[in-house]
Order: sequence, then structure tokens, then C-alpha cells
Amino acid sequence: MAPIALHPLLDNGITPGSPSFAGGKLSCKCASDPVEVTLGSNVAHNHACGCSKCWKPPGALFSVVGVVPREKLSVTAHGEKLAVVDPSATIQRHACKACGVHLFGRIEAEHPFKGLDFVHVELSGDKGWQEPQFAAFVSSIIEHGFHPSRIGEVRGRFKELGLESYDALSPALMDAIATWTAQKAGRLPSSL
Ligand SMILES: N[C@@H](CCC(=O)N[C@@H](CS)C(=O)NCC(=O)O)C(=O)O
Ligand SMILES: [Zn+2]
Ligand SMILES: [Zn+2]
Repeated sequence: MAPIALHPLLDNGITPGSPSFAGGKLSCKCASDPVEVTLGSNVAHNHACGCSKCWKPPGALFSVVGVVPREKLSVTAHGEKLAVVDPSATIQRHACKACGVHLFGRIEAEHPFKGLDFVHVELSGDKGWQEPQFAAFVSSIIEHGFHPSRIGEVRGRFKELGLESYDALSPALMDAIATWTAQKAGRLPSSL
């Protein structure tokens, strides 16, 4: 059976990012008038995501997605080609109407991750982006048709690459969400 292709940033081994890297440009796939987004920082919490909503390059089972503070992101060319994919989603994913690539996802609602934008660093020719840290929403690939009998191969492949697999976000991020929720409900003090 063919080896599992997870994502181009994973399949040939993970290239470590550079701690001093301070950002770069992302572009959509349009041959003319591409949308360009400029990031004024490296990404954080970069990870593989198996959910059905995050953008994946053709043939990839997973998305690779990281975050930057929203004030570090600006659309620097052809923003007129962007539209929100699903206005009812928590993450408002801004995609190019011509090629379908998602340039950034933004949270406008009250949410623990409000203020962070979600981006895909493979859309950049720049080198030094933080490497993927873990795999999230792994079981979700079954929802878009991956045969459950091979999910062990997927988890095994992540393990070979040194990445933990989770079926939601990583424990650190789930704990951050739970803490925010408890603070909002008054069950934990606002300052811990
Ligand atoms: N099993 C679902 C999971 C979707 C999901 O919860 N995705 C996470 C990770 S990106 C999320 O935070 N979604 C919020 C959103 O898409 O707005 C699917 O595959 O669609
Ligand atoms: Zn495009
Ligand atoms: Zn996702």
C-alpha cells in the first residue's frame, strides 16, 4: 500500500524553524494578481490539523496551521480577491475567490484565541517558519472519508516524525481554552 502522505511540510522530514526568523510573505496560488499577506512575526503553535475546515494543499490529509497576533498580519496585495468561506464558523477563513487558497483565519467572536490569526506557512517562499509541533484533530480525517482501518498508520507516521497526535488540540491549548472558559464563568479568578 502507498505510504501515507500527510502534508508536504511533513512527508520528507520536518525542517526546524529559526528562532530569529521575524516573518515574511504568504501568497495564494493565482498565476496572476496573487493575494499577498505580510506577517510581521514568526508563527506560534504551528501544527498539523485534520479537521475538515482548515485548508489543505491538494493530496494532503492534513492542514498545517499556526498563529500570529492579528496586528502582525496585513493584506499587502489583491485583498479584493478575498472572501470569508463560512461566516458562521468561529474562525473566519479568508480565501482567494479565484484559487481557493485560505490566506488567513480570524476570530471576531468572544473566544480564548481572539486576537490570533491562523495561517499556512507553506504559502511562503521564506525560510525559518516554526516547524509543526503536534498533530491535532487526527480522528477528524475519518469524517472526510479516510478509512478508519488506517488511522493507526497515520498516528504511527506522526510518531516517527516526533509529533504527538491528539483528537482535539494539544493539552496545553485545551487547558488554555478551559481556563478562559472558567474565568469567564467566574469559576476561576480572572488573574491566576
Ligand atoms: N471534526 C470536525 C472538527 C472541526 C473543528 O472543531 N475544528 C477546530 C480546529 S481548526 C476548530 O477550532 N474549528 C473552529 C472553526 O473551524 O471555526 C471537523 O473535522 O470538521
Ligand atoms: Zn488566488
Ligand atoms: Zn482545523
